[in-house]
Amino acid sequence: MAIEKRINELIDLINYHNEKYYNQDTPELSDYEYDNLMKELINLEQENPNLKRIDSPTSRVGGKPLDKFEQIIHKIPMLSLSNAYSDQDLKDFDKRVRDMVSEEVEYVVEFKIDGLSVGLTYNDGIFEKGATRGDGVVGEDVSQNLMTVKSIPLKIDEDNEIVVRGEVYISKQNFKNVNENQEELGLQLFANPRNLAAGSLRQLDSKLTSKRPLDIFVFNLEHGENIEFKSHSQSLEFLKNLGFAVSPNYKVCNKIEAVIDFINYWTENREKLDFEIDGMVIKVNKLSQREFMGYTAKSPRWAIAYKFPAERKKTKIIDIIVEVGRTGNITPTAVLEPVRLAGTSVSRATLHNEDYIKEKDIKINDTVLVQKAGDIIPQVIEVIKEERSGEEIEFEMPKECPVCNEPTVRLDGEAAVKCINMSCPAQIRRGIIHFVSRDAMNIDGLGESIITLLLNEKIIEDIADLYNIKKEDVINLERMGDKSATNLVNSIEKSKSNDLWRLINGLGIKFVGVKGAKILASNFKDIDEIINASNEKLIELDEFGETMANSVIQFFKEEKNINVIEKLKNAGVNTKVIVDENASIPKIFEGMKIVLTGTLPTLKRNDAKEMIEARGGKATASVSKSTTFVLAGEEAGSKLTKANELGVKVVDEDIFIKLTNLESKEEVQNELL
Ligand SMILES: NC(=O)c1ccc[n+]([C@@H]2O[C@H](COP(=O)([O-])OP(=O)(O)OC[C@H]3O[C@@H](n4cnc5c(N)ncnc54)[C@H](O)[C@@H]3O)[C@@H](O)[C@H]2O)c1
Ligand SMILES: [Zn+2]
Repeated sequence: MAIEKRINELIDLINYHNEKYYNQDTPELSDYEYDNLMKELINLEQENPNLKRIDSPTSRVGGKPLDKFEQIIHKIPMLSLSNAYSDQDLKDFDKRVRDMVSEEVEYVVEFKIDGLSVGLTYNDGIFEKGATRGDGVVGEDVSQNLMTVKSIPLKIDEDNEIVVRGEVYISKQNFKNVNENQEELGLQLFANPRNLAAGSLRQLDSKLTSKRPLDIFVFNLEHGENIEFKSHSQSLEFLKNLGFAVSPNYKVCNKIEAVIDFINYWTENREKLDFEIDGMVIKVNKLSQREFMGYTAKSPRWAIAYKFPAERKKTKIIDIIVEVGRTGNITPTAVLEPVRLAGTSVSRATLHNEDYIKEKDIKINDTVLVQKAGDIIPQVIEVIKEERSGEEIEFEMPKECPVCNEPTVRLDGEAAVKCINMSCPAQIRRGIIHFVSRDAMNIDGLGESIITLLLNEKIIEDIADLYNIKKEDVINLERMGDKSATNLVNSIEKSKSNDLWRLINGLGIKFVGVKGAKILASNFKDIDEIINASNEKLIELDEFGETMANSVIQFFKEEKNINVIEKLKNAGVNTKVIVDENASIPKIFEGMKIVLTGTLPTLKRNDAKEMIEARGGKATASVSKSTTFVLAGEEAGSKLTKANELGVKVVDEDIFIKLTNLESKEEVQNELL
């Protein structure tokens, strides 16, 4: 019983940290601590196989692909790697390999580049698409963004289909430049190069990505139609010749001792590289041996990642300060007597939240052990209690927001103390950026820099003030001409008649994204009904849990939030459902799997996808026997070929639109015959 409870708890913890790490790009644990949780879970599951849950994170890779991107099913699953932390771990790996293949083994040792994993597909020598790893099976389509990465060749001299895997990263120098620029603009700094690379690549606007100097190192040929090699190192040379930036300085070693020497060399010298590595990857070189060894659900058996140990040092906490983040979370930070760690001077360390401070019993003036795990902001590991002098001061989280002085709250089940005042200047800027974004009110011409100007000039103070902006207010702002001022005012005006879900999403209620907003809109029809909804009613909604319901209730409890909504109403912003997508559209594509491919004459890809989903269908990424039909436009490529091979029905845009106007599933099926 106790074991089962611990297993469940570990799963919750790991899922929580996965979300932070993969989706929000704001990790709270060092990799070492995270991996320890994972190790504990793996051990418990091995000892108690009957208790292993099917949804255990030990058999899954990475995070969930985000809905905001089109999804791509990987031709070759993009797996993870198992970890080694010591020479002994490496020797154990070596023994496993040799026992299994029972012949001579050669290893390739490569840098473990600390960035974001992507798969790139080329057809007929042209870059066709690129995806993030996602959950290993389904990734996010970030092709447009990848095209802005200069070290990715858009054309190669190879006609066969090839898929390569690599790591998108940002160099240390470029990371420094971007952060300097952020600082000048008064914007939030990025915690580390990995976060910056991940955040930049997963932007909806590829113009933004193009402004971030991303690079790639390619480290594997995942698939090559009609191309065969004997060894991994041969395939790397092949990729180099095609013009790919192959991960440099890799070495072929025969003995595990040579592997360890090479790793030790780079443990000492990695600071000299202009990019971050968080370890070294050891791979069996011979491809036939790889094939023989195979994979676990999560990683290949023929490779292992050696992670560099985190450097730790002793220092003193001079003070504890708090900062208000983007979502109102108030984060405590330790101000340290500066120490040198992993090549940089460290004078701050995150304390995460109230519980962390309590758990570790951290006080001002304490002597502590700090660690910088290469890829993460410095952390306080533990207090050295023997060195306490009696001058330590207990720290308490502020009862009021340090920026706006409104009372802070700590919601049930959450670790963060936060400011939930919608008019808090620290959050307002971020809130407005979210409000105007494409999936919310979709107001063109209001970039981050203009929003900052509008706030600085006191033209606006909250989201509702946007609707009072007149052309003469903005025409003289920096980088604003007559034309863009007119466009801006028009686009604000246009947004007044947006459907209700856009407004709800725009309010930025925690845990309520596009999907949650649509559920609220179609069930309540009017913002006033949502404001008055009871907790019970909210929890009853499909796909609404306690956390979401609580968050909605908390949000509308705030008088300031209600006032902003009143202001929006008075400005003429629509607060009622216009098209109740769920109710009025018959579910004529229910249970159907529909594949989109090529460029359609008038419909945008996303629109077509929405039309399919609104009718109960599923837009899927790849053609198989269970595909109902393929909607194909120009340059449809390999999916069209596959559909023809499998005898799957193919329709063009005209027929598709005709289908969408039918009344029942039977009519659709007849039409498809
Ligand atoms: N701190 C946290 O809260 C937290 C949360 C989740 C995951 N993590 C960290 O992430 C790790 C799991 O993430 P993961 O699944 O990405 O595994 P991983 O980072 O341990 O290793 C796999 C990744 O290494 C990359 N890589 C870089 N260079 C490579 C090379 N030369 N060859 C092959 N692969 C190379 C690949 O992109 C691959 O996806 C955990 O071990 C943990 O350390 C941390
Ligand atoms: Zn505040």
